[in-house]
Amino acid sequence: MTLVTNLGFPRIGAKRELKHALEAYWRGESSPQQLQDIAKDLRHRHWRIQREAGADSVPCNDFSLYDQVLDMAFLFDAIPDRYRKLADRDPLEGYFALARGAQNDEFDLRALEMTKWFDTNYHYLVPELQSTQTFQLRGDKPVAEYLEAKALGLEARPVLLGPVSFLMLAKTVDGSDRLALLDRLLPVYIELLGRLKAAGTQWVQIDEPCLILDQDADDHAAYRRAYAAFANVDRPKLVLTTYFGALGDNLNLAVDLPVDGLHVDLVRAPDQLDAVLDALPAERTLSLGVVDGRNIWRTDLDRAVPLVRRAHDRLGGDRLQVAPSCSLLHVPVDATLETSLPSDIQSWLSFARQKVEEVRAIVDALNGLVSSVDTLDVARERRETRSTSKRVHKPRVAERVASLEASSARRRSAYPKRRVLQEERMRLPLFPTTTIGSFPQTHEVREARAKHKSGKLSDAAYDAFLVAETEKCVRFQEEIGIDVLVHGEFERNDMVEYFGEQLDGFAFTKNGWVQSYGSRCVKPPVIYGDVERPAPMTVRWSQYAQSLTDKPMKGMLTGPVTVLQWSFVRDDQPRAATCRQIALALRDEVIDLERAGIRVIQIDEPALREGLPLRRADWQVYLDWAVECFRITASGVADDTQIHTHMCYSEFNDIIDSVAAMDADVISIETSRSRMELLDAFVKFRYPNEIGPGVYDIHSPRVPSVDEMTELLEKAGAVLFPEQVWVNPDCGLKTRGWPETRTTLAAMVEAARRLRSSVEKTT
Ligand SMILES: CN1c2c(nc(N)[nH]c2=O)NC[C@@H]1CNc1ccc(C(=O)N[C@@H](CCC(=O)N[C@@H](CCC(=O)N[C@@H](CCC(=O)O)C(=O)O)C(=O)O)C(=O)O)cc1
Ligand SMILES: N[C@@H](CCS)C(=O)O
Ligand SMILES: [Zn+2]
Repeated sequence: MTLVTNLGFPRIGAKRELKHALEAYWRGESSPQQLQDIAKDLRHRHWRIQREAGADSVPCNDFSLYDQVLDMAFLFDAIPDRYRKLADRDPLEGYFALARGAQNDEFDLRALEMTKWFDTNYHYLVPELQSTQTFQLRGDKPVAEYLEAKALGLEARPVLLGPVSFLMLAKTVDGSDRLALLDRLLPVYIELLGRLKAAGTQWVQIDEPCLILDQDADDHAAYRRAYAAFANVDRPKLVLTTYFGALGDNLNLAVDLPVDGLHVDLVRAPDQLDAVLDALPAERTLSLGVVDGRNIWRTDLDRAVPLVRRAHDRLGGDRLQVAPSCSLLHVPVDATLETSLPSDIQSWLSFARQKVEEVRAIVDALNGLVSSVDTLDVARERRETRSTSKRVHKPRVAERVASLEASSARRRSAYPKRRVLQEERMRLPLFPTTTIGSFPQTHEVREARAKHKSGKLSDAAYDAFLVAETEKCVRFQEEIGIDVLVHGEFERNDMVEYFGEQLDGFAFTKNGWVQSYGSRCVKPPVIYGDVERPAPMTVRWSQYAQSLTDKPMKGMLTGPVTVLQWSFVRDDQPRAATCRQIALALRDEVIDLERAGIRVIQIDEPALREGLPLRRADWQVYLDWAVECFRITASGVADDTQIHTHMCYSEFNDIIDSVAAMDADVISIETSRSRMELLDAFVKFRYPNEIGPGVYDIHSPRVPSVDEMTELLEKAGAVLFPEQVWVNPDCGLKTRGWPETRTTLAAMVEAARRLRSSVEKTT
C-alpha cells in the first residue's frame, strides 16, 4: 500500500502559539513547565491535523523550541565550553543561551552564529565544534517525542538530521576539518538509533539535504563511511531524505548507501524521476516529494498524479511513499483561516494542512478512489481560474519590462566620480556612523498598529503616534551624534510585507506566519500577478523625517531580489521576470525619494545571497539577473545621491564580484557574530566602494562594550582603507528594546570617535 507521509510540520502554530509561549517564558512570566505544556499541546494538535488531512504516518522530532539543528547539537552534547556550566545546571536555560546568548551577573555568553538554511528564509544555529570535540547523548528528545505520539496511538517517524549534513552545516572554531569528526559522531547516532528501535520505532527519516549540493570525493567518502556504519546495527528502517534540488551527480552515491528508503524532491527536480527509478536497488522504498513544501499554490494534480503513477508502475505500491517535497516548516499552517482574501485567490492557496490533503488526494487518485477524483476536478478548476484571471496578467507591465534599455541599469558616472560629488555634498567625517533602518518595534508600536488595523485606533491617531515615534527617534540619533540618520521604520510591520501591501499584484494573509528564527516570524506576501506601484510608498515618512533635521536622512527600501525571495512567488513565470517587475516599481520609488530631497537611499538586499542556486553551475545566470534588477532599482538617480545597500547573514567570498557589480556606493554587512570573519571577502582592493562592517550583533539581547566594538573596527581598519569604513550595527534594531539600543548606539558612536582620533594621531 502506498503511504501518505510528511517530512515536517510548521511548529510555530497557526496563531504563533509557540512564539507567545517562548517570549512569555523569556520575560519570566511563565515557568518551564508552562512552556513545555504549550509545546506538547502544539505537537499533539499538529499530529491530529496531519492525521485528519490523511497522513498515514506523521513526523516527530520535527518540533523544536528554537531550532532543529541546535537540537541535534544539544542532543549530541556539542556544547562549547562557555555554555557548559549553565547547561549542566539548567539544560533549558543552557539551550536558550546557545540560541540567544545570556548576560547576567554570572554569565556573559555570546550566542551561536546563525545562518540561512539552504536557500530559505529560515535561520539555523551553526554548531560550534573543534578538533578535540567529543560527542555523547544528552537527553532523549527524539525517543521521547516518538513515545509521546505512540501514547496517542500514532506510529510517528522521527526526523534526524543525518551525520554528514550535521557536520557540513557546523563550523569548527579552530579551522580543523569538520568531517574528521565523523568517526567520533557515528557511535552516538548508532546509540540513538538503537534506543529508537528499542522504543518500537519502525522508520526514521534521516535528512541529508547536503546531498543536493556539489559534493566532492571526500564528501562522498564521508557518506559511505557513515552509512556503512549504520548497515549492520539493530536499528529502525532509514529513509534517506533529500530536498531542495536534484541529486544529480550524487545519485549513484545516494542509491548505493545501505539504507531502506530514499526521498527525492520532484517539485524542484521532476526530471530526476526516471534516473532515480533506473538506479534504485530492488527492495528500496522510494518516497516522492510531489507537493511543493516551499510555496503556497495548490498543486497541479494533473502533473503530480502521472509522475507518481510512473513510479508506481515500476515499483508497485508497497515500495512507494508520497509526501511534500520537503518539511512544511516553510509554509503557514492552514489556508482556510484566510477568510479576508478575495475568494478566488484564497481558493488558489495550499498551506501545510492542505498540502497533506493534496498528498492524500494524489495517493487516493492512484488507487482509483472516487472521492479523490472529485478533488482532482476541483483542483483543476481552481488552477484554470488562476491561469485565466484578469487579476494576474496586465499587458502594460509586461510592455514596460520588455522596453527596458541597458542604460536603465547603469549609474550616470563610475563610482570614483560619484564619490567626489557625494563627499562635497555630504561632508561626512571619517568612519561615518549610521544604522540599518529599523528602531525598536516595541510592544507599544505593534499594539498601536494592531489597534489601527482592527479599527480601534483612528487613522489620525495612528498617524500622530507614528509621527511622534519618528520624531523621538530622529532626536535620539541627533543627541548621540549619529552622522546619517534613519526615520526608524515604525510604520512598517515587516520590511517585505509593508511593500507587498502597497504594490499591485501582491496579496497578504492574516495568519500566514512562517518561522524565521526562534520566536521570530514573517508573513510572506503572496505575489499572484503582474506588479505595479500605484503610488509612492515611503516618501511621506522619509520626507517628514528629513524635515526634522539638517543631517542627511537615509531613505529606506527593500530591494527587488529580497522582496521576491521573501515572498511566496508566482509559479507561472520565471522568477527573473517577476523580479524585473518589482525592480521597476522600486526604481520609481527611488526617483521619487530623490525628488523629495532625500540624498542617501538604502536599498536592502539581505536575501540576494540566499537566493543563490544551490548548485554552483546555476549561479551566474541568477547573479546576472539579480544584480541587474538591483541596478535597475538604483540607477535612476544623480551621481551625488548616495545609494547604500545592506546584506545580513551572507557569506560573500564566492560572490564578491557580483556584490561589487551592484555598484552601491556603500554596503553594510553583518560581521560581528563571526568576529569580522565575513569581512574577508571585502579586503583591500577586492571591493572598491565603501563598507560598513557590523559591530553590534542585533540578534542577541547582549550589549557589546565600546572596547569590543573598537576592537572589531580596528580589525576592519587593518584590512580596509580608513576612508572606506562606515560604522553601523549588523542589521536593523527592530527586535531590540530601547534601553539596550540607547546604550549600544552611544557606545558605537564613541568607538567611531576613538578610531577617528587614533587615525588623526597617526597621520
Ligand atoms: C531581516 N529579517 C527579515 C527576514 N524576512 C522578512 N520578511 N523580514 C525581515 O525583517 N528574514 C531575515 C531577517 C529575519 N529577522 C526577523 C527579525 C524580526 C522579525 C519579527 O520581529 N517578526 C515579528 C512579526 C513582524 C510583523 O509582521 N509584525 C506585525 C504584527 C505584529 C503583531 O504580532 N501584532 C500583535 C499585537 C502586537 C502587540 O500587542 O504586541 C497581533 O497582531 O496579535 C506588525 O508589526 O504589525 C514577530 O513578532 O515575530 C522577523 C524576522
Ligand atoms: N532596513 C531593515 C533591514 C533589515 S535586513 C531593518 O533595518 O530592519
Ligand atoms: Zn539585515
